[in-house]
Amino acid sequence: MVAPFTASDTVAPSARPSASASGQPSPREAILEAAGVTKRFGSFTAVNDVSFRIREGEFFTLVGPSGSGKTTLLRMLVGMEKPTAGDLLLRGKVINDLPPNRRPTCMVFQSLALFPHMSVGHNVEFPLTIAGMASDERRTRAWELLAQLHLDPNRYYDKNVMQCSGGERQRVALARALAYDPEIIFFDEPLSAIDARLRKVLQKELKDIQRRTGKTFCYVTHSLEEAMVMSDRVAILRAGLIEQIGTPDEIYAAPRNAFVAEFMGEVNLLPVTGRDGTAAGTWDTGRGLLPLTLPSPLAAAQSRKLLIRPESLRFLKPGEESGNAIRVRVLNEFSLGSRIQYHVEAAPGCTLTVERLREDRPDTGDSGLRLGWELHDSQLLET
Ligand SMILES: Nc1ncnc2c1ncn2[C@@H]1O[C@H](COP(=O)(O)OP(=O)(O)OP(=O)(O)O)[C@@H](O)[C@H]1O
Repeated sequence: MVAPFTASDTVAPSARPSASASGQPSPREAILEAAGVTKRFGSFTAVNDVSFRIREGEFFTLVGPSGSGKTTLLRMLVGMEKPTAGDLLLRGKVINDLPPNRRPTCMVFQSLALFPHMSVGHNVEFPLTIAGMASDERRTRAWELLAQLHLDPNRYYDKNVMQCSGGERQRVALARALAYDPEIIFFDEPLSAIDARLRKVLQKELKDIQRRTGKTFCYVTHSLEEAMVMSDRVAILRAGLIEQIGTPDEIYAAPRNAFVAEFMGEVNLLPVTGRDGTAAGTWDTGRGLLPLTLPSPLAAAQSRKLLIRPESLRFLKPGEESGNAIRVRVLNEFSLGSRIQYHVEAAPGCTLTVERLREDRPDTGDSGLRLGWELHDSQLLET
C-alpha cells in the first residue's frame, strides 16, 4: 500500500539546505520534525517523548531492536497513527491530523504490496493512472523509472510482477513509490526477507538511487549494520527512547553508551571499576579481577564498560610494550577473507574477540601469548 498525495497538498518548499553539515539540522533545514512525540497504547508507552529532525534530501534511518518503537514512530510519521502527545511538523507546519493520503509522502512496506495480477509496468503506472495522467505519458514515465532502477523496460514492462525475483520486486515497488513523486519515501524493513548477498547489493542500490533522485528517504531497520551502510544519519531507539542520533562515523567513533556499542556488532565490552580516582582500574572477568590501565580516571568503586574494538587488539611480540597487556589463549579462529577473527580466553570462561590481518597471525600454540591495546583505542562507556 502506498499513500498518494496531490500537488495542492505540498507545503511551499524552503531553500535547500547545505548537504555537508552533520548533526541536528536547524528547523529551517528540516523537512520533517518530530517534537516531543509520544505514543501510548493504554498504559504502555511505545514511543516516549522523541524529538528529531530529518533534513531534506538525506537518508535518515530509525534503527533499534524488536519492540523499540520503530514501526510505531514510522506509522506516526506517515500518518497511519496519531501521536498521543507532541507534534509532527512538515516544513514547520504541524501535520498531526493530516491523513496519509494528504501528505507528500509514500511508504514502501516489507511486503512491498505490489498488485499480483498486474504487469510490472502497470504496477509502476498505478499512481499515475489514479492521478489521471494520459496513457502515453504514463508509459513514458514508467519506462524512465524502470530504466532508472536498472530494470530494462523492454524485458520488464510487460512481465507479470509475480514472475520477478525478490530483488526485482523490490525495485518495482521503489519505481512505483517514485512515480508518486513524493517528497519523502518511508521504508519499513523492505530488505528483511531478502537473502544476505542480494540484500547487500540492494542496500548499495538504494543509497545510489537516493543520491541520484535527491529524495528524502526515511528507513526503518533492526540492523545497525544495514543502517550504517546506507544512511547519512541514524537514530538509535531503545524502549521508545532515542539513545543516539548521528552520522555513521559519529556513532562508530563515539557510541554514547554500552547499548549503542553492543548494538554495533562484535565489540569487546569489559566491566571495569575504578580503584582510587586515577586511571588504575580492575576488570571483573567473572573469575577474578585483572588490573588494567583505563583511558581516563575513574573514582574508586565507580563502574563502567570499557569498549575495545576487535581490530584495536593486537598480539604482542616478546618484549613489546602497549598501554595494556594481558595473557591469553586462542580458543578458535575464523577466516573473514583478508582478516582472521580470533576468540581468545583471558580468564576461564572470559573471551575477547580479536581481528587481525592474515599476515599478523600469531603462533596460536604459544602458551605465553600476550594481547595488548593502546589506551587511546579504548573508551569508557555508561551502561
Ligand atoms: N496497536 C498496538 N497496541 C498495543 N501495543 C502496541 C501496538 N502497536 C505496537 N505496540 C507495542 O509497542 C511496542 C513497539 O512496537 P513497534 O512495532 O513499534 O516496535 P518495532 O521496533 O517496530 O519492533 P519490530 O522490529 O519487532 O517490528 C511493542 O512492545 C508493541 O507490542
